[in-house]
Amino acid sequence: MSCGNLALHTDKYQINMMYAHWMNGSMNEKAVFELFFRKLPFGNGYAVAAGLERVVDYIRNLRFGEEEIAYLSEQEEQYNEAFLQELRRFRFTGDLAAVPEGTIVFPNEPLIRVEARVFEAQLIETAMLNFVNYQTLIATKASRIKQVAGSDALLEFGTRRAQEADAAVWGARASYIAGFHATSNLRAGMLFGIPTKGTHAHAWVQGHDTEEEAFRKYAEVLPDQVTLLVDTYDTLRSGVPNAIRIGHMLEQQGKRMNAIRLDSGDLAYLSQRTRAMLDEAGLPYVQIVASNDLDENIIFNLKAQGAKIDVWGVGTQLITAGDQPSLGGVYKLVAREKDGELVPVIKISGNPEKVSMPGVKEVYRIVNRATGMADGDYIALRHDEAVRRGEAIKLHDPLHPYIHKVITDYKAVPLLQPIFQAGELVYTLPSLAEIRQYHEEQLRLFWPQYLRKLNPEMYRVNSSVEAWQLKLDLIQRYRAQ
Ligand SMILES: Nc1ncnc2c1ncn2[C@@H]1O[C@H](COP(=O)(O)OP(=O)(O)OP(=O)(O)O)[C@@H](O)[C@H]1O
Ligand SMILES: O=P(O)(O)OC[C@H]1O[C@H](OP(=O)(O)OP(=O)(O)O)[C@H](O)[C@@H]1O
Ligand SMILES: O=C(O)c1cccnc1
Repeated sequence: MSCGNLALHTDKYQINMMYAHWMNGSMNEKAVFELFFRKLPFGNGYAVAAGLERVVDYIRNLRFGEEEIAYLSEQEEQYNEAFLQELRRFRFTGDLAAVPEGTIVFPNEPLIRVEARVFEAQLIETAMLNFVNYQTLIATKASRIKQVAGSDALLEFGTRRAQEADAAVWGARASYIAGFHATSNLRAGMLFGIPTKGTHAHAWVQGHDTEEEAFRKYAEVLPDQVTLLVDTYDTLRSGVPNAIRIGHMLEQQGKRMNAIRLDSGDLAYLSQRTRAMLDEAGLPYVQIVASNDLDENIIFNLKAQGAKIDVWGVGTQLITAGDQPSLGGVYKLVAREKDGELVPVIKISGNPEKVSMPGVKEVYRIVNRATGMADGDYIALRHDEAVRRGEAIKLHDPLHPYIHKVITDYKAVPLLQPIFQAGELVYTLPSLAEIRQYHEEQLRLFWPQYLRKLNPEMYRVNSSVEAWQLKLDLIQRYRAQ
C-alpha cells in the first residue's frame, strides 16, 4: 500500500462540495479563505507558526492519480464521469499567502490566506489544517520547554509515543524550529537535517551479566559519544560508580566520557548526588542527561530545586502535547465572487467569539520605532493601505471598543508572505537553520511579559476600525434579513 498521494487526504464533504459546485456551474468562482486559531494552547501567551513547508509540498504535488480517481468512482455518491475527468486535470492555480514558519502568532490572525477558484480552495482545507494545527501546537509546546530550559540542551525523544510516524518526524522538526537542539529520530535527521543524538536503553544493561560489563562494552565501541544510563539497578550505589570506572578507563585511553543519563527516581536529588560523585572522581566534564516524562513544569521545578541537569530528554509530553493534544485552527470563507466581484461574507454564531471576521485581510506586526519592540498586531482589510504608508492608526480592541490607542511612530511588518501566485511557487523555502534563526529574532521583538509561561500578559491583536465596521454592517444586514 502506498501513502504517497495526498489528494484524498481530505474530508469527503470537500469532494462533495466540489462536485456540487461543478454540477451548479460555480466551480470557477473565486473564494477567499483564511486559516487561524481562536485560542492559544497551554495557557501560553503566543504560538509558534509551523507547517508551511509541508503545506507547500502538498500543494505543489496535488494531483488526482488513477488510483484516487478509481477509488472515487466507487463511492456511493456515484460522481459523474465528467467530474472525475475534471479532477484528472486538477491543479492548484490560485494564490496562497502565509506567515513564515517560526513566526510568533496570536489568536484570530490569518496564518494562511487562500484566494483561488472555490473548487481548489475548498479541497485543501482539511490537509492544511491537519499540518498546521499539529505542527504549530508542537512548536508552541517546544517553545514553552525552551523558555524554562534556558541555555541547557534539549533532546526530542518522542517517536515511540507519537501519534504515528508522520507526527514523529514533523513534530521533531517543529521542536527544532522552536529551539530544541537534536532529535533521537534518525529519519527526521535525514529528511530535515536536524542534529541527532542517542544514549542507550535499559535493555543494553539488562542484556549483560553485569552493569559494568555493559558500560565497558558500549564505551569501547562508542568512546567519544558515550552516555551511560545509570538507573537500571541502583543509581547511586551501582550505576554512577560503574560509570565513573568507565570514565577513568576512557581517560587512560586519552578519551572523555560524554555523559550519564538518569531516567527515574527523584531527578533533583539524584542529579545533585551524581554531580558531586562525578566531580569528586575528577570527572567534572561528564554531563548529566535527564529523562522520564518531563515537561516544562517538571523542568521548571527541577531547576528551582537546584537539580544539576545539563541536558533534558523530552518525549511523550512534547510530541503528543500531552496537556492539550490539539490546536483548534479553522479555515473560514471571508469573501466570495459574486457577479464578477469579491464580496465579503460572514459566519454568524450564537457564540460571539465564533462570529467570523469578514473581508480579505492583511495582518501587520506593529513595531515601535523608539523601542524596537512589538506593540501589537493590526488586522486591516487588504485594500487599506494607510498602515503600509505609516499613517497614524487606531488600535481598536473589538471586545472592548472603548479601549483604543492611536499610534504614529511605528514600522508595520506584514506577516503574510506570498507563497503561491497563480499556482506558481513564488517563495523560496528557507532552510531549517534560517527558520530557527528567524524564530529567535521573532522572540526578541516581544517583552518578557508576553512570553512567560504562567499567566502571560495578553498581547494586543487589534483590527482596523474599517474591518470592525464591516463586521458590524454584515451582522446587521443578516439580522435584518
Ligand atoms: N524532584 C522532582 N520534582 C518533581 N518532579 C520530579 C522530580 N523527580 C522526578 N520527577 C518527575 O516525577 C515523575 C516520576 O514519576 P514516577 O514516580 O512514575 O517515576 P519513577 O520514580 O521513575 O518510576 P518508574 O521507575 O516507574 O519510571 C516523572 O514525571 C519525573 O520526571
Ligand atoms: O519519558 P519520555 O519523555 O517519553 O522520554 C522518552 C522515554 O523513552 C524511554 O523510555 P522507555 O521506557 O520507552 O525505554 P528505556 O528502556 O530506554 O527506558 C526513555 O528512557 C525515556 O524515559
Ligand atoms: O537516546 C535516548 O536516550 C532515547 C531515545 C529515545 C527515547 N528515549 C531515550
